[in-house]
Amino acid sequence: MSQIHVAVGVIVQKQQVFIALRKPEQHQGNLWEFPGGKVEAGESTFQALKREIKEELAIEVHTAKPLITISHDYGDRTVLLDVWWTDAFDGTPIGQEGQITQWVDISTLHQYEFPAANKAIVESIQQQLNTIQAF
Ligand SMILES: Nc1nc2c([nH]c(=O)n2[C@H]2C[C@H](O)[C@@H](COP(=O)(O)OP(=O)(O)OP(=O)(O)O)O2)c(=O)[nH]1
Ligand SMILES: [Mg+2]
Repeated sequence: MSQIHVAVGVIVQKQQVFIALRKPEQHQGNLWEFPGGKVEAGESTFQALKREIKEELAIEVHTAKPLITISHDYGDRTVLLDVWWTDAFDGTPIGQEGQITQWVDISTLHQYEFPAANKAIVESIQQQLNTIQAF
């Protein structure tokens, strides 16, 4: 079965990260996500990230750095999540598709229900925060 390549953005401001609730009818619906979406043919992952974040939140990502890549088999589909960390963006994120969104403290991320593939993302975000704070 083919893998669905997804560009995912961990949008950080101070010690908070922006999350959105997936719609009930979406794959992995009613679970929280880091905004993003499918990489289209002919697009780089970073281009896809910028496009998806603009479409979903109306902010402009300037730079981002790769955080972690996760391949996960949900049974009905396999996803390759290409996760990027960004704190360099213009604008205030506002859901453009009627999705519920919020800024949450990174230290409380484990309290939210995410798709199974996201466990490794949450761990990686907390590690990254610890690394930054060590300086
Ligand atoms: N955006 C995002 N997708 C995730 C996360 N975790 C996770 O397993 N996924 C999965 C769910 C979906 O199968 C896939 C993302 O596809 P999607 O349906 O949101 O893609 P899209 O934004 O292009 O949406 P659509 O227009 O096709 O509905 O990745 C996450 O944190 N963020
Ligand atoms: Mg999406």
